[in-house]
Amino acid sequence: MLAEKTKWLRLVVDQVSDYLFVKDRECRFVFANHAVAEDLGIENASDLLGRTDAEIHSQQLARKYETDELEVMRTGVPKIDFEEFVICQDGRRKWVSSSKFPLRGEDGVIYGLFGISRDITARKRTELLMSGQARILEMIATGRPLPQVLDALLTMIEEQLDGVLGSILLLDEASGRLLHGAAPSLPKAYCDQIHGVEIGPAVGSCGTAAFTGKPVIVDDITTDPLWEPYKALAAPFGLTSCWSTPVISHDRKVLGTFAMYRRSGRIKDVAESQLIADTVRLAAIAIERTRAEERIRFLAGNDMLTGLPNRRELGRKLEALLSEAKLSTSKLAVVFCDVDRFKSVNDNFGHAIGDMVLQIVSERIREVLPDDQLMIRFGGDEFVLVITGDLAELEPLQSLLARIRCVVAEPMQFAGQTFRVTCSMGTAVFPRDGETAELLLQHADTAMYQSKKSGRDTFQFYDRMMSEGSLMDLTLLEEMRVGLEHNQFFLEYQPQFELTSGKLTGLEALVRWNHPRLGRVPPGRFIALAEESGLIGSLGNWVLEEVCRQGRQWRDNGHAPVLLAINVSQRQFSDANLVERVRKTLSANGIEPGYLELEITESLLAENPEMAVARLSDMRAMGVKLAIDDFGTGYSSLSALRRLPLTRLKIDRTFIQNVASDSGDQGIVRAIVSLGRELGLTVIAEGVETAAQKEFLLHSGCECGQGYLLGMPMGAEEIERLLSGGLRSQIHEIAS
Ligand SMILES: Nc1nc2c(ncn2[C@@H]2O[C@H](COP(=O)(O)O[C@H]3[C@@H](O)[C@H](n4cnc5c(=O)[nH]c(N)nc54)O[C@@H]3COP(=O)(O)O)[C@@H](O)[C@H]2O)c(=O)[nH]1
Repeated sequence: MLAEKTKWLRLVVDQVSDYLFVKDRECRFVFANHAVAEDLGIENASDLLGRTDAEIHSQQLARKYETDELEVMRTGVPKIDFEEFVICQDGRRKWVSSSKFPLRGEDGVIYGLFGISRDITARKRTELLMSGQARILEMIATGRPLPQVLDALLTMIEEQLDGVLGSILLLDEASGRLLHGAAPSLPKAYCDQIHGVEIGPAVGSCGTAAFTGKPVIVDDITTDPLWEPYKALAAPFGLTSCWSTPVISHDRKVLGTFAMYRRSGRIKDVAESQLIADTVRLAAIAIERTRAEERIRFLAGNDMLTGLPNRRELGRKLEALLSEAKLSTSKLAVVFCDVDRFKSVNDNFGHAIGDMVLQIVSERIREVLPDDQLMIRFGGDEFVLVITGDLAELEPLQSLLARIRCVVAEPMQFAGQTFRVTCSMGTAVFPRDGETAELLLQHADTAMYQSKKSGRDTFQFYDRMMSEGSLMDLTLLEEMRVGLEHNQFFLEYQPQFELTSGKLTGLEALVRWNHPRLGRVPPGRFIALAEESGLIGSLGNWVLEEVCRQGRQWRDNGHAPVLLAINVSQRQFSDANLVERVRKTLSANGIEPGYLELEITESLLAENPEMAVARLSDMRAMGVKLAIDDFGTGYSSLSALRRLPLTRLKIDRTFIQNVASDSGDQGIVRAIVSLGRELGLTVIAEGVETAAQKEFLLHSGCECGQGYLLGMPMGAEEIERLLSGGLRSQIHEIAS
């Protein structure tokens, strides 16, 4: 009966999943249920009887159990619900909540203890994971270095998963290689060997996972084909399996891999997949945060568009290079480089294209510049180069600048369009042109400005005279602004005549400046400056309005309408609002568009033919007349001219100057006249000063003329007299 009871009792306790055990005073098993035996890899629980923990577990673990249990038996006080762990036979760590009670006989003597332990691994893991994650997140938030964070992350994983050796590799996107990130428990020699491995479709677990963006599970490195070329690397370190999971960024880019290596066979554990997911998420946060910080640091000192050091860096770097140059008594050159007419690229093609142009320009310059030379994006379309060593000597420096000029000017293509930009450069050399960074920059800028003034697409070396000139220019510019506000500008009108009949065909408006101190300043002195500074916009608007106002007044005074010609500069022409402004001004003054002629130069057409055709077509559609000024000085091809809706060609006065005697000029003038005829355009000669010139023009078939012989530029009142016929006879006399 007792045997029967014992059998039933045995069946019951073996069904219980908690550990149930009894030990004697020497901590030897007297009883253990099946759950205890199973986790220890012992088939029959009775085989445990008589054994101590020291015979089953590691010394350290056995000592811990023994200490606790002896304490319970010595004091007679039970130890209830405390946490400890067991290492199972398959290597798993099992967390248990244990209670150990003294076993007292009826005589009150303690004969041993009874223990019961409940599996709390899942809860414990969650707790450990949460506190571990909080610790890692705190490390990330407080900006601890990435290797430290990743190390801590892997240590946390290794504590959770016994037998696992963690590794994090970082993907270098540019090279497609995996670099060492952290691996606190893997042998350094192994890490060194896999550092820099190129990712691919069959490159072990990590190289493949990074390449495919998918987890790769290799349970047996020795037989898996992915490891065939690499298994010899793992063998000396006893690594037998490797599970690798890609670390993915928030925008689905592979940042690296998280791998779990083992040295012995593994048991699948459901908790692992959650742990892996949490680990790669934390690793991604840490890596992304670090990269974002690196990027912020980079951007603080570098320009985002070109990647070049930015203006903030210039002062520090230039000072350092200057100190070196002073110590070694070597030369140093500061080069200011500015893209010509960049504003019109932006205005006409948009900022996206403008950005691309700047990127290409900076790449081209960087390519011809040796690596040890400094290039800075100074801002907008300006770059500063600091050239040191032998390259700062005159000849090598000149050939470097010539090379830069050439590479920048090479055509570039976007979206089926071909662009060509040029740059203007100015150079100041230490010590000749200045001994401080500030002065060298200032003088290089002055020299660059001089390059612009001398026609752009060139380079100039600083000359002391330039500073004086630019100081004067700055003063003049400011005075021009004031002059515009204080009505110091006025217009003169130069008549244009039909050469055969002497009939007045038009009036060219020419702006004049009555400077309070300098007297009359010629436009040749201030138009280029106004153009360079952008002030031409306001000045040009004023001219347009004044011409229309005056034209209206003449008509109101009873004169027949006359063609009014105005000069339109490059910058004005690039203004997208020009067409609308012209339309409004004409309409406000009641002038028909056919009585306004815009004179534009050939160079303006060559610069940006697409924009020129579009803008001219809009003007022409409105009815405004269009003349090419200074014709013959540019390179307009016949085919280019055909595309333009022009009405008149104005032969440049340099061809007229010697036309009476120079057969070369005669040939050119005849060619222009027949070209005009071919294109159906009126031809007018400017700068007609002598009767002989006029005679030649008449015989060549040139219809119209303008020049001192025919009529000087004159004020509105004089023109009124001309329109009334008072001056007419005088002019006609000279003209005929
Ligand atoms: N964008 C604007 N440019 C303008 C405006 N007003 C003038 N200008 C340009 O300035 C340049 C110099 O002009 P200016 O000193 O007025 O000279 C003009 C005439 O006086 C001069 N001219 C006329 N006849 C003769 C001559 O027989 N001989 C001789 N040596 N010079 C002569 O030519 C100038 C007009 O040239 P053009 O415009 O090419 O017809 C000049 O480039 C002007 O265009 C303005 O409002 N806006």
